[in-house]
Amino acid sequence: MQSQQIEAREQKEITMSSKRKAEKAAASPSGGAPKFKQTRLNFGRSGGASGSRPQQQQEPPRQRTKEETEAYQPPPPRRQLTKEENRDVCHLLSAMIGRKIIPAWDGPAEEDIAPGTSSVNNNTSIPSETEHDIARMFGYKIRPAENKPVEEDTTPGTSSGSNNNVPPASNPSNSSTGASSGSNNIGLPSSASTLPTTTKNPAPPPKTGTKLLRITDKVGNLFDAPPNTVLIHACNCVGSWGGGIALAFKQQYPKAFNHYAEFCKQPPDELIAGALLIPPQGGPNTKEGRKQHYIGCLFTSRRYGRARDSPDDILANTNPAMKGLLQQIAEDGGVTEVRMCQINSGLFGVPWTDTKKLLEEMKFKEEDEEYSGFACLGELELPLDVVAYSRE
Ligand SMILES: Nc1ncnc2c1ncn2[C@@H]1O[C@H](COP(=O)(O)OP(=O)(O)OC[C@H]2O[C@H](OP(=O)(O)O)[C@H](O)[C@@H]2O)[C@@H](O)[C@H]1O
Repeated sequence: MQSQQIEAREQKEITMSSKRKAEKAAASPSGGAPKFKQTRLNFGRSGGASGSRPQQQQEPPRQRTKEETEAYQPPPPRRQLTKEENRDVCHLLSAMIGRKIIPAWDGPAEEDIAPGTSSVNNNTSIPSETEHDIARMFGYKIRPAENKPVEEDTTPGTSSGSNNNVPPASNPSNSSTGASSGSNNIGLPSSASTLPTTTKNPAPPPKTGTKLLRITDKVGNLFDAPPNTVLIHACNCVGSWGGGIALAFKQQYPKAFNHYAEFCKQPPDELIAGALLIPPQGGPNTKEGRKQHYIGCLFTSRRYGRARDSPDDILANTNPAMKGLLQQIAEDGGVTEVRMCQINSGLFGVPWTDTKKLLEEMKFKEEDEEYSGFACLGELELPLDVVAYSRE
């Protein structure tokens, strides 16, 4: 009897305890569910509208524990494509759509993208809206292809006496910079132009003896140039744009100067007779960025001032430096015009007539074929027109 009473009391306590638990659970906001229950992901469907499923009460987001916060590693930042990868993508897309394309983030893209707006590309068919759409989808734009015949030199095989004195060209790949391409309305070649699938009438490479430059003198301000013009000047190899036109470059293109100064951390003996093509720098809201000028640096003297190289050495360095720069221009594919100051003629003390003669007599030689850029220059109408500015 006593044991029956005890049993009955225990039973009552169990029932009461379950009831209390149930009441407590009902009062809690989560309805008594386990603390970390899996919640259904809401993809924006509203159960109310379709009436198929009642909306579930949303659980407030769980706070991270201290340990979890400490252990949290943010995802690594997205890597930018390298110049080579970028070029590969260009090649791939070019092959897909059968047109030359270049990255679209520099230059007056809209003008170039709009079909039928190319003023110089009258001889080639105009890319269709769909082709532009495909290029645009991947963040690229179609570069108008222009295949002009190569102008033949009247005296093939000859090269100037001064050219024979110059040392072999320094490896221009040393001085290559990051890629960025703008529009190319005069048909300067891009790397994509080497794709056989994309070039309809590939021009032959320039013949040995073909002159590379045709120079016209002009009085005026070098810096008043349209976007995607390359402005060329002579530089020392110690990272100083301290006087003459170089100082004006430093003031107007401070980011380009930083690029040059960084590049000059290499020993002068490695830089001399080479070149550096600096693509347009600065954001669209900066003076420098709005100009969209390329800067072409020719390393014609190791040092400056009294320690500068002799006039003969400066002249001897100018030829390979210019060839190296032309190669970089050809490889980049975004340059539309080539302008220079009367290089070497001021603080470097070399008469302009001497430098001009040397540059005009510079020819495509057999050994230049090792430069991939000169193969690209084969698509150009050679010699390339260059305007040399002297002060107003
Ligand atoms: N706004 C403008 N528009 C158009 N033409 C302009 C002009 N301003 C000047 N010119 C003309 O441009 C020619 C070149 O004369 P520059 O003396 O400048 O250059 P350069 O090639 O002989 O010498 C290079 C070293 O000069 C610097 O000097 P530092 O670092 O101080 O040593 C560098 O860094 C190098 O090292 C002369 O015909 C000037 O009349």
